[in-house]
Amino acid sequence: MNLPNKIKNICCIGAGYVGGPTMAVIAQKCPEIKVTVVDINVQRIADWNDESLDNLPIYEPGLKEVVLEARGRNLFFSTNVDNAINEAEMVFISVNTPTKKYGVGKGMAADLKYVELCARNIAKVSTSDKIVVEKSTLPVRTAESIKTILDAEGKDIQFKVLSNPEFLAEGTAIDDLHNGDRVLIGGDQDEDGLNAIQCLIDIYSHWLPRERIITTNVWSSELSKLTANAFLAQRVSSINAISALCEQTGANVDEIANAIGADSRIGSKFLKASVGFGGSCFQKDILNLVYIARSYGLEEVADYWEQVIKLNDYQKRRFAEKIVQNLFNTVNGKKIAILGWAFKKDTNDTRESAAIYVADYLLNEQAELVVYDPKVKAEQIYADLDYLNTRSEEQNKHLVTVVRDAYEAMGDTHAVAILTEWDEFKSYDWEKVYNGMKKPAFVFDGRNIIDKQQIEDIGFKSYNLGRE
Ligand SMILES: NC(=O)c1ccc[n+]([C@@H]2O[C@H](COP(=O)([O-])OP(=O)(O)OC[C@H]3O[C@@H](n4cnc5c(N)ncnc54)[C@H](O)[C@@H]3O)[C@@H](O)[C@H]2O)c1
Ligand SMILES: O=c1ccn([C@@H]2O[C@H](COP(=O)(O)OP(=O)(O)O[C@H]3O[C@H](CO)[C@@H](O)[C@H](O)[C@H]3O)[C@@H](O)[C@H]2O)c(=O)[nH]1
Repeated sequence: MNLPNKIKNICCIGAGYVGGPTMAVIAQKCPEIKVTVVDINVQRIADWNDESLDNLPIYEPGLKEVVLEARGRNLFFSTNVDNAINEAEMVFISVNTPTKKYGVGKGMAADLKYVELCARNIAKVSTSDKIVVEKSTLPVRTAESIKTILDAEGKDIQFKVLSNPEFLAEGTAIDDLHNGDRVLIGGDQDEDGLNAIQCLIDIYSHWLPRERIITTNVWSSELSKLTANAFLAQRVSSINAISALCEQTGANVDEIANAIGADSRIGSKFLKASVGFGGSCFQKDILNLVYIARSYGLEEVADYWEQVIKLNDYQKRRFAEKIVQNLFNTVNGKKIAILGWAFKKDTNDTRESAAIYVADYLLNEQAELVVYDPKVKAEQIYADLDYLNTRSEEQNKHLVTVVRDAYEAMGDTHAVAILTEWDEFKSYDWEKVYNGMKKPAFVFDGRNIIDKQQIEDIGFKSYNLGRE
């Protein structure tokens, strides 16, 4: 392959939750490399370029500061996709890979149309050799298809495909990127492959110790990403399963998490019982893993991992049912405050958030909802509900109010449901909230963040996950 010793120009296709922060950090840490992030979404690029850093399309602690440092110096956001690809020696594909909504594999397989379009575009516009990096989460063996598409133009240029899955979690993306447990690079083990791997190692070595950069063959790297998410989600479903048993037996799930997490073989992280995991990754990636296993005829393997999703659906439904049961088996016409709409704290992302499903359940029971989230916009909340197609847009508008003040949300309600673990919820004046609510006043804590004793002393009736 004909590439300079050191990469000088990077293009990233996809300016989303991964492409934006990841490239901002690469640009910050490698000031001698020009990094251009491109997207077909004109508004998204305009938002990345907005003078006011408060209008960035993604809310992520610490992101503003990184963008401020690098943007305009060696970090650029552009809609000129073809130009940025052609200028670069290394092209990251960081586009969305959602669950397929049509045809074969509907509801299970990853939809690779955006990735394929990128590969075709790279093949079409390139006039020099390039390293193409899979940053998106992809089914194992996708690199084979990408390589076939890249080579099909029959030009006299070479492409090398690497797999470099991203492990950042939203809400902690910048910290994860600055100080990640590991970076994974998969590539061919031939001379060109090893050289390409080295080019990417050189980039990450600007700030990460070499021992944290793991290299493997391409297929291990692709499959490691799906496996990591499956293991993480499995832990959440495991503790959520135990939370249901705790409620029947007098055990306390937080005490159990603490007790089992102290065993270093188990570890203390990812044992927080919740209303259910959300986010754009866990469900999509496990469904994809299940689909892949079934496509190889591995039914038992597929069933095993599918159970993680089923348990998560059960947990969301169980939480919503508890609300209705506790409110004397009817929420018809009752006003309920929803605190938190994002799928976790410190992000404005609502994809697959448990809040959407709990809200939908309560709306089916004819409740009236008042929603407050510190970072999610009202349009997004309505769009999430409308997307489910359970009722008309007019009905959603009629039954759901979105407010910018938490006390306003909770005023005159029968119950408060906490669905995201935003820190600010812990410091509210719960006595004041209680005084403004209908009685009996209920708190349903889907994140176990409020001190149960404290609010019961105020007079609330409360339901927590995983305890009597
Ligand atoms: N969100 C996360 O926390 C996270 C973490 C690790 C890995 N991932 C994976 O990274 C990938 C991207 O996820 P995301 O959350 O950033 O998605 P996203 O939807 O936020 O961003 C993807 C972007 O790609 C753009 N795009 C799509 N097709 C394009 C094309 N042909 N040309 C140019 N731009 C195009 C879209 O307009 C969009 O802005 C997915 O495979 C996901 O599974 C996500
Ligand atoms: O103990 C826990 C931990 C998490 N969650 C929930 O699980 C979901 C996912 O949380 P988290 O994994 O922190 O956020 P994501 O941004 O979805 O990150 C996951 O998905 C990314 C996309 O693939 C990966 O890169 C990350 O490594 C992986 O953690 C959220 O709803 C959390 O509230 C719990 O309920 N209990």
